[in-house]
Amino acid sequence: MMTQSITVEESRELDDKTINKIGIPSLVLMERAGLKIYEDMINNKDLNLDNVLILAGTGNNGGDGLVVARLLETHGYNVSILTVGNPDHASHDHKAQAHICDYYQIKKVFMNEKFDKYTTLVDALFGSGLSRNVGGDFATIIDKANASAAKIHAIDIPSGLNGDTGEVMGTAIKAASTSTIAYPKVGMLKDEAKPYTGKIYVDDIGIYRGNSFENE
Ligand SMILES: NC(=O)C1=CN([C@@H]2O[C@H](COP(=O)(O)OP(=O)(O)OC[C@H]3O[C@@H](n4cnc5c(N)ncnc54)[C@H](O)[C@@H]3O)[C@@H](O)[C@H]2O)[C@H](O)CC1
Ligand SMILES: [K+]
Repeated sequence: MMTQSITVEESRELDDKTINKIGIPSLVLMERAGLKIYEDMINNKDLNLDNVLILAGTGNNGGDGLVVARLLETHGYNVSILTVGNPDHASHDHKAQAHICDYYQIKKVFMNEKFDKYTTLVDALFGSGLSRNVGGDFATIIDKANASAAKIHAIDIPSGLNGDTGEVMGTAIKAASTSTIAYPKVGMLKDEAKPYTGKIYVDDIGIYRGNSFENE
């Protein structure tokens, strides 16, 4: 169990080192992340997966969410996707995952969607890429998610939470649980972050401080 925590900047540096120096392709990391998040969810007895909605941004956090959508779909769960932001501006890996979701014809819904018919929402809006206060459609979706009857499972960092300080950047997802990638981000472990992170799962996807799990 990796109990250490890292800053958002270090998290992005470790991603970059793993991909560009060690050579594990980013899509491989995204598939591993998606599989771990899916497993966290199906093993979390507090989550009712009868009807799941993925709230996806257009970066790689959203890409993780699309992998989860496909894994839920291929295992017979009811799952839909709400993408926030312009898909034309999506990251390379996000586009690759959106193409796969299109193959499976996973249902797409839009900004006017009502959330109360869903039992679980997956927060894949943004993670380590959060760079400013949340506004516009993202704030609308976050507030609607928090107001719904559904439980929320967040990917990497609850969207809107500053991963370094634990502060809310305008508004933030209040998750029942969070699957964080590689290591918890320092801000997530602060007392004031607890209402936003909920129960934290730490997912080992092959990204390490040193060059191996042991040598952290
Ligand atoms: N890099 C990897 O190989 C892996 C990354 N993982 C996951 O990817 C995210 C980080 O992805 P990234 O694309 O860098 O950023 P985000 O998806 O967090 O953000 C997307 C995008 O959102 C924009 N943005 C930032 N702040 C705001 C805001 N306040 N309002 C609106 N839009 C905003 C900005 O343009 C960002 O680029 C990481 O968290 C992991 O979930 C994989 O899990 C592992 C491999
Ligand atoms: K998130």
